[in-house]
Amino acid sequence: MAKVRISSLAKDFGMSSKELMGHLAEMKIPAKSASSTLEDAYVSIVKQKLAPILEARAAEVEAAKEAELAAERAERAAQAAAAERERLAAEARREEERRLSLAARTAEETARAVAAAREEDQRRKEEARRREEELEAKRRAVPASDSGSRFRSLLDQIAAQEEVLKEREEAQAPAPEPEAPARSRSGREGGQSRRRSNTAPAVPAPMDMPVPERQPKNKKRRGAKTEEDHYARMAREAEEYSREKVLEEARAAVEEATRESTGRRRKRKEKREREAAQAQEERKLEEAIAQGISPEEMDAVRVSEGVTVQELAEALDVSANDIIKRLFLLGTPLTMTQSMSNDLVELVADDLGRQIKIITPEEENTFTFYDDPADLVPRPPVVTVMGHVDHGKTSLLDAIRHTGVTRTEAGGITQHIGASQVSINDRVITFVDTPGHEAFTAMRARGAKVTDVVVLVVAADDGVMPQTIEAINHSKAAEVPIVVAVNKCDKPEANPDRVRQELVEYGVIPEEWGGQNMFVNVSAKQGQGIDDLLETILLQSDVLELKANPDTFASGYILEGKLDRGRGPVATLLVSRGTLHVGDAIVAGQCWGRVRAMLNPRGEQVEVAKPSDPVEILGLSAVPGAGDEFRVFEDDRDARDLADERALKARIEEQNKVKHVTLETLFDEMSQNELRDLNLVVKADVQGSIEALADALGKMDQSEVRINIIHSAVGAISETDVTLAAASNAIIVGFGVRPQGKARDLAEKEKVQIKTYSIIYKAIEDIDAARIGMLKPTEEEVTTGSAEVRDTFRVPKAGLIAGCMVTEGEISRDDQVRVVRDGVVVFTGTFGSMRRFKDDVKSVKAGYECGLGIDKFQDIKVGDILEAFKIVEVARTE
Ligand SMILES: Nc1nc2c(ncn2[C@@H]2O[C@H](COP(=O)(O)OP(=O)(O)OP(=O)(O)O)[C@@H](O)[C@H]2O)c(=O)[nH]1
Repeated sequence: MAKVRISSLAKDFGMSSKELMGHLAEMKIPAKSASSTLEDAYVSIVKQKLAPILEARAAEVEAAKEAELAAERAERAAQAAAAERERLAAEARREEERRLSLAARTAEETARAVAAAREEDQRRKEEARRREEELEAKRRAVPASDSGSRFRSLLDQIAAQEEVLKEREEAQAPAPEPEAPARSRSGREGGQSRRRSNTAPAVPAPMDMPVPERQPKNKKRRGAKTEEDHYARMAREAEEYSREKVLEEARAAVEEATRESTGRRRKRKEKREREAAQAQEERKLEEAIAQGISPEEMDAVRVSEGVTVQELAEALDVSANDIIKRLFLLGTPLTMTQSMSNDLVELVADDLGRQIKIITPEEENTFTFYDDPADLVPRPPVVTVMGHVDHGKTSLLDAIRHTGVTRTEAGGITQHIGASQVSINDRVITFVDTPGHEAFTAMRARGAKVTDVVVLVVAADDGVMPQTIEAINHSKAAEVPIVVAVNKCDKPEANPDRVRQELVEYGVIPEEWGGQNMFVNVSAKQGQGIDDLLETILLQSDVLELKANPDTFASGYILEGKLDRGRGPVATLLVSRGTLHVGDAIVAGQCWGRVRAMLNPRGEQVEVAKPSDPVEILGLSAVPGAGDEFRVFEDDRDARDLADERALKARIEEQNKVKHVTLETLFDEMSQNELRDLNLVVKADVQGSIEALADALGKMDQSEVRINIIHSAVGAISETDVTLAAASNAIIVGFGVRPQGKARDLAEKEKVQIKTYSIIYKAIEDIDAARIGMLKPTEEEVTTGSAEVRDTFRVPKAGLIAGCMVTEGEISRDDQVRVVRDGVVVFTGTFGSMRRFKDDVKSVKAGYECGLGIDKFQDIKVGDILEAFKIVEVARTE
C-alpha cells in the first residue's frame, strides 16, 4: 500500500509540517514526526477533512495573487496618471510662459507706441506753436485793410494742413487704448463706447503704464474703421481665450481644493471607522476574556451539542438541503431531524467557511450573572480537603467539625449533609465534606467552581504520594490556593520537614521558606493544630477577599443529590450568590421545584441560606447531579419551562445519537439511494489476510456500491481506527484481532460497527451479502447425540452396518455424522440407514441400541464413536 511522507504531504497542502502534524493529532491519526509516513487511506481522509482549509488556503493564495495583480494595475494606472498630470502641467507651464511672453511683448509694444504717440504729440505741439508764431509775425507785417481776407485764406491753409497731419497720424499709429476689459464687455454701453472698447488691447496694460491719450474719433474714415474691426476682433478673441484659460484654471484649482478637502474628509472618516472597529475589537476581547473563550469564538455561530440538521441550517442561515448535500458528500447521509455529531457539525461549518461554537450541555446550563461591586459583601470561604488515600482526610474533617460544633454550641453533629460549617473567631468556614479529588475534579469538569481554598492533607509519616501530586495539579489547574495540613504529626516516625522538602519539588513552597503556601502541622487523631489550621484558612481567604451579593435571587451549585425514601429527592446545595428562601422556585440541571424545606449542616430547619452556606433542600422534582448549577426564578413556570426544555433536549440527544452505517442497514441505505460507498477499515493479525480481502473485494461487482478500504494495517483495533471509521462512516473489519478496551467503548459511543472474523471468506461473504442486501444468518453446528460402535455386520444391499449404543442425546436419521476413531475424525457424511431391530426409525435416544449405516463409508470399526450433528441457521447478532 502506498505511503506518503508527512513533510511532502504538508508541502502539497501548502502548509508547514508542524501545522499538518497538528491537524493529524486532532484527527487522532498517529504521526511521530514530519518524516513519518501516512497510509493512502489516511491521506484521503486527511484530504477530505482538510478540504475546507485547503480550499480556503487556495482561495487565499488566489486572492493574494489577484490583490497583487490589482496592486500592479493600480500602480501602473497611478504612474500613467502621474505622467499625464506631468504632461498637462508641462503644457500648462508652456502655455503660461507663452501667455506671459505675449503679455510682455504686448506691453512692450504698447509702451513703444505710447512713447511714439507722445513724441508725435510733442512734435505737433511744437509745430503748432511754431506756426502760431509765424502767423503772428505775418499778421503783424500785413496792412489792416486786406488783412481780413488774406488771414482767412491762411487759416484755411492751416486747417487743411492740420487735417493732413491728423490723417497721417491715424494711419501711422493705431495706438491701442488701454481700457479695462470689464468695461469693454459691458453690453449696456452705446455703439460709440462699444467701438471705443473694440480698440482695447489684447492684454491690459500694466498698472503703472501711462495711459495713452484717446485717439480722436473720425466717423468719416471708413477704411480705417474696417481695419479697426479686424484688430478689435483679434483682441477680443485673444482676451476671451485668456479669460477662458483663467476660468479653466480657476475651476481646476477649485476642483483640486475640493478634492483635497474630500480626501481629508474621507481620511477623517476612515480614521473614525478604524477607531470604532478597534474599540469594538477591544470590547469583544474583553467579553471573550470574561467568558473565558477566544475572540474568534465570539464571532462564531453557537449551536447546542447534538444539533439536528434542520437546526444547524437555521443557525447558519442556509437551506437544510445544502447541509444534507454536504453531509452526503462527506459520506454521512442524515435526514433533517437527525442530530449531528460535533465532528460533523464542525466539518459542515468548515465546508461553508463558517465559524461555529458547539455549546456543551454544561455550558448551556451555566448562567452568567453580573453584580455591582457596591452590592458585594464578604462571604465565608469554601474549602475542599484533598490528599492521598489514608493520609487522614476524613479524620481531619471529623476533627474540624468536632471543633466547630463544640465551639459554637452543644448538641453535636446530628446530620451530615455533604458539607459543614465551622465557626472560629466569630467567622465561618464552609467545608465541602466529600473528600478526595474525584469530587473536586468532577465538579470542575461540570464547570462548578465552588472551592476557594484546598486543604492538602499529607501524612507526615508517609510524605508526598501519587494522589498528593494529583491533588496539587488539580488545585493549580483550578487556580485554587493550597493550605497544607501535615497530618499524623503525633506519630513517632512523623517528619513534617521532609514533607515540606518534598512538596517544594512540586511547587508547593512553605511561606517560611519564601513561598506562597501556608503549612500547618496537625494531628487529626489527637485534635492538635486544628485551630491553627482554621485560622490559617481564614488568613488565606482574607488574601482572596471573597465577596458576594446576598440581595438577589440565589444561585449556586449542587454538592450532592440523593433519593430519600421518605422525603423524595434531596439535594445539598451551596449558595454562591444571593439568598435562598424556603418557597423559592428553583431549577437545578433538569430538575425543578419549590424549596419545601431547608436544613443547615446541623440538621436544623432554616428559612434562608446566604452566600457560601450549604443547605439541604427538599422539593425538587427529581434528583439533580453533583456539580449541576442551580438558580432561583421569580416565577415557578419559568423554572419548570427551563427544566422541561433541558430534559427534552437531553432525551432528543440520546435518541438522535449519530447513526452510522452497519452491514445490516447497508442494503436499506442503498435502496434509499443514500449510500454509494462502503468504507472499510481493515485490521488483521497478518498482512496476508488484508491482501486476500483486498483481492477478493476487488473482484466483487461494484456497480451498485463501491467498496473502499480506507485504512488497513496489522494490529489490534485501536481508538484511532474507530475515530477514523466514525469520521468516514466506515465499518471496521478485523481478522484474528480484537478491539482494545477503549476502542470498543468508543465504537459503542460513536455507533461504529466492528465486525471480527477468524476466516476470511466469512468476511467476504458478509460484505458481499450486505452488498446485495442479504445478510445470511450464521450456520452453526449443533451436536445432537453420539453412539458407540459395539459390533459390525454386513447386510446385503445395505452394506456394512454398525451395531451401536446411543450414549448421548438423540440421533436422527437426517443428521450428519462424524466417525471418530481414537480422537481423530476419519470420516464425515450422512446416515445411510437407521434401524431398531428390523424397523427403520427416524431417531434413537440415548440408552437405546440401534443399527446404523453410513453412506459411502464401509470402514466402520468396533470402538468408533459416531457423532451426530446438525447444521442450523442462527439469526445473526452481530
Ligand atoms: N496517628 C494518626 N493516625 C491518623 C491521623 N489521622 C488519621 N489517622 C489514621 O489514618 C487512617 C486513615 O485515615 P482516614 O481519615 O480514613 O484517611 P482518608 O484520607 O480519609 O482515607 P480515604 O478516605 O481512604 O482516602 C485511619 O486509620 C486514621 O485513624 C493522625 O493524625 N494520627
